[in-house]
Amino acid sequence: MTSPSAMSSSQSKPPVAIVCIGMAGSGKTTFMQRINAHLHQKHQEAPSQTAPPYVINLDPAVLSVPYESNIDIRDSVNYKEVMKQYNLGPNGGILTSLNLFSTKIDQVMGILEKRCKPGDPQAQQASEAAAGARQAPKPSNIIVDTPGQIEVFVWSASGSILLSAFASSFPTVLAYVIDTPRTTQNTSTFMSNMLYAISILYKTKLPMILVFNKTDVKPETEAVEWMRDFESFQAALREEEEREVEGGSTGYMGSLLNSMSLVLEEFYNCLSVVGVSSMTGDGIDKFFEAVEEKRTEFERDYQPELEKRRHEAEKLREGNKEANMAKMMKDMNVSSRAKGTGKYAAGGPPPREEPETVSEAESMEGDDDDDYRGGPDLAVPDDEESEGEQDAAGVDGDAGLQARYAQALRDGGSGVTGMRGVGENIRRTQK
Ligand SMILES: Nc1nc2c(ncn2[C@@H]2O[C@H](COP(=O)(O)OP(=O)(O)OP(=O)(O)O)[C@@H](O)[C@H]2O)c(=O)[nH]1
Repeated sequence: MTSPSAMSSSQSKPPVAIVCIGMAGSGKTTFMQRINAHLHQKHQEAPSQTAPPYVINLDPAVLSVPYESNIDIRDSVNYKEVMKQYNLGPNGGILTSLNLFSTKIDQVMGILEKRCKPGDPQAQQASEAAAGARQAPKPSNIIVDTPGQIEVFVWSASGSILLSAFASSFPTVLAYVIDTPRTTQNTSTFMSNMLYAISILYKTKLPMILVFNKTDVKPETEAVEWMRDFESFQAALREEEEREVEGGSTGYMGSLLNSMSLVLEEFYNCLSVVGVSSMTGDGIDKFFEAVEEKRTEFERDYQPELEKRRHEAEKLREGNKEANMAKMMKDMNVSSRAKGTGKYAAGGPPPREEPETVSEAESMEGDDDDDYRGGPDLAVPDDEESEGEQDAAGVDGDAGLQARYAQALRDGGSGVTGMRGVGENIRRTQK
């Protein structure tokens, strides 16, 4: 039994977000169902220590899922309607549904933080003492199912937004589910799948567990051996060449695979590998041990890197803000010229010279474009500008207006994402 101190320390840890990705048919949904059942069972065995997992379904096209989701993309977006309205095919429909859902990421994260993040232990103890009862524990895992069209999730902007939002609040781990019998059919299929895993690892920059699924059909031992010992992979390759296995590799492909097996050794070392059967439940305990290992790795290696990237993005945003402001100030100068205020107020704009040739006319049009980009929009519209305001602008001059715009820019640019700022703006204006 877990000691109370161990329990409280595990309670103070944030839950690990496990994002299940994998090729269509690799068994993601069955795997999700299995880990969900496993965590529910843990909760039933010790209800005061663990809570059931928080379940998120991000597959908009799935007809039914064999588990209950706390957040389901299908509640927010109607995939079929999206396809119809935007005249899209199935993949475009999934991508657009994910894009639409990702615009709500701040709400999703708000819910997740409220439901899953452990509070301050001291405040919790105080409120438990005041209520005279223990608070219900928070989930130790958030589990996320993704669309079978793996590239739609991993290579899309919305996939990146969703993953980085999870990773900014919780330790986040990718469970890359692999169909073991199919992948170990021959060395080239195996290598293709491994290369895909690498590309995802480098794209997402998140810790990854390779989950060799369907071990009830074929054990993962061969795949693990190929990963851990390149000589055994090369022996399998030679054997294929001798037998000329269908789909196997001969000639230049064989030598490419041979070299790849050496190059990939480094990559394999940074992965955790487990064999599971989502059908029978075999290997699920090992999977959760790997999740805990990856949590430590996330906190040690990935979090500082994420913080660094966030800091750099923040700096870049600040830089952009400055640049935007400089541009806006330039535009305002121009717009005040256009409105007859500012330094040209007395005499009006300088007389425009008539073009004498076509190329001169074109270059003059180009000049206009440069000068007036955004100018009229940024100037206060005539119908909104009251007499008093005009006076104030006259008193403050451009400096007063510029200060107000600068303040607005400063206020508007904060928040985790641009969207949050926009959302707040909308809410404020709709009050
Ligand atoms: N024998 C065996 N079959 C499995 C296992 N896991 C999944 N399957 C089967 O593999 C097929 C695909 O499983 P799904 O869970 O639907 O796979 P998926 O990756 O979610 O599929 P998409 O949603 O289309 O991407 C189903 O017929 C499952 O019954 C397993 O551990 N053992």
